[in-house]
Amino acid sequence: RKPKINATRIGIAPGPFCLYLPAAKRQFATNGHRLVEQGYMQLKNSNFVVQTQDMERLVIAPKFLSELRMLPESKLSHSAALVEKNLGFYSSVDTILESHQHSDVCRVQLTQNLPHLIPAMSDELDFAMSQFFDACNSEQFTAYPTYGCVLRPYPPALRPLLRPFLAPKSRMTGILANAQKVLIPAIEARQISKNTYNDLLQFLVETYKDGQPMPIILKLLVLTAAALHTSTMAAVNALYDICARPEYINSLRDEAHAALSTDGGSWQLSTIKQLKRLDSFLKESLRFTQPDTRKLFRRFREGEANFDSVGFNRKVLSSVKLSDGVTILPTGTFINMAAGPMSRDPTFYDEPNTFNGYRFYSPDGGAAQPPAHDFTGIEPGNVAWGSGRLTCPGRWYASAMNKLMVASLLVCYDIQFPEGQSTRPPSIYSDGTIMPSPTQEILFRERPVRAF
Ligand code: HEM
Repeated sequence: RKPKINATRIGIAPGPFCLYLPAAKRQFATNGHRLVEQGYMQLKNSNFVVQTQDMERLVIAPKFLSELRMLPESKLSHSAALVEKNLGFYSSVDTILESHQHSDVCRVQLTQNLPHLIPAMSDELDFAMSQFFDACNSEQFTAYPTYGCVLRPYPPALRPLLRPFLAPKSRMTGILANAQKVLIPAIEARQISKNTYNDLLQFLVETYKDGQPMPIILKLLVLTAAALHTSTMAAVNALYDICARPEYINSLRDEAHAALSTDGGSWQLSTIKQLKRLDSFLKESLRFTQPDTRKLFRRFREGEANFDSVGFNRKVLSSVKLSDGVTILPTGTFINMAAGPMSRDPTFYDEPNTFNGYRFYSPDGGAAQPPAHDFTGIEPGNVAWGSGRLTCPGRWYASAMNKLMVASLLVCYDIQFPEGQSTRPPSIYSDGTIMPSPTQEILFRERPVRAF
């Protein structure tokens, strides 16, 4: 049964017998980000309700974040919200309800192994760049598409009926069968082998005691969904921001050269840690476009990846009374924070509508800088990585990977938008989500190889 939520509604109400539900959903589909913005501006210190495409959501006022972020999973559940949101039963995302293994291997093994992983990631990146940019030369710029994506084609009510008829590649069973074909032999080999590998599959095999391959495969797929699209979108946005603000390029490139010089020209974790300006630039870029996993797990099912104007997705599993003494969040309520509007609120950031790539950079080398000001840090107003107990456990890996990628591109290539373009392409807004343009091209020109 739908919980009764007592808060101001923004946008069309579903009305008696849900007569206006389709209209409310349509409104959110086309104008969701504006509704969230409107609710936040009008009622910043109060909660408000919006009808999204899938469910009614209570958007919580920022003043309550500190008391909600540390509540246990038994009261406010991120996993339950994701599973319900993403039809976990069909998509197998419900694997995340079994344990926190998927999260723990990121927080512990993946992060601890970063010093060993970076050189391998750098080799992989060199190989990928040589393949992808094969036509690129030092004489002239060559255009490459920055990003591509597929849109989800079927309405929710029809999905169970259509599932058996969808093209095999888009069927979960087909995807799982392919994954099994590739991964079962790899998992079995690793279970008996004495060799250890430094990768997520190995971390999952080592920490999963039961030994059955299927739960490991599902968790690896969930992690792939959580990791790839968030990081890709953050990198695409950063590249757009760099091309739109070429005045940052030399300073970011000089920083990368200086860091590489101290490490003999090869990328190590220590090299990446020196990229303080890039750290700030990536954080500012993320502030301007707030991603979150609410939709990302859908990619696991159907192929969509977006950024959202709301974040901190939780399902209330046991009713919560807020500190104002009157507001009760009933069991079953889906709650969110207004991530996008919060990130541009002058309460949290000076001149929030100005892009300041070095907003979080402290020239004294960062000694005086609070850790919250790092790319992976969580300062008030920032829910881009989530908040509290379930803050993204892959953020140190994501940070290292994106810095490696952006810095390597700047070292190896001159980059710019196509001739005549000086601003970012408009993002795409749909169903409260924000996606960087999937069609924008960027021009690349090889830079002379530098000796370190
Ligand atoms: C720029 C890149 C990324 C962004 C912006 C991002 C953002 C987020 C956000 C907002 C959440 C929800 C946290 C909450 O609501 O408190 C989350 C959860 C999660 N992220 Fe990330 N993420 C990124 C990259 C990654 C990567 C690279 C990995 C894995 C290698 C990863 C693994 C996860 C997992 C496993 C969860 C679920 C945690 C749980 O439910 O316990 N993420 N991420």
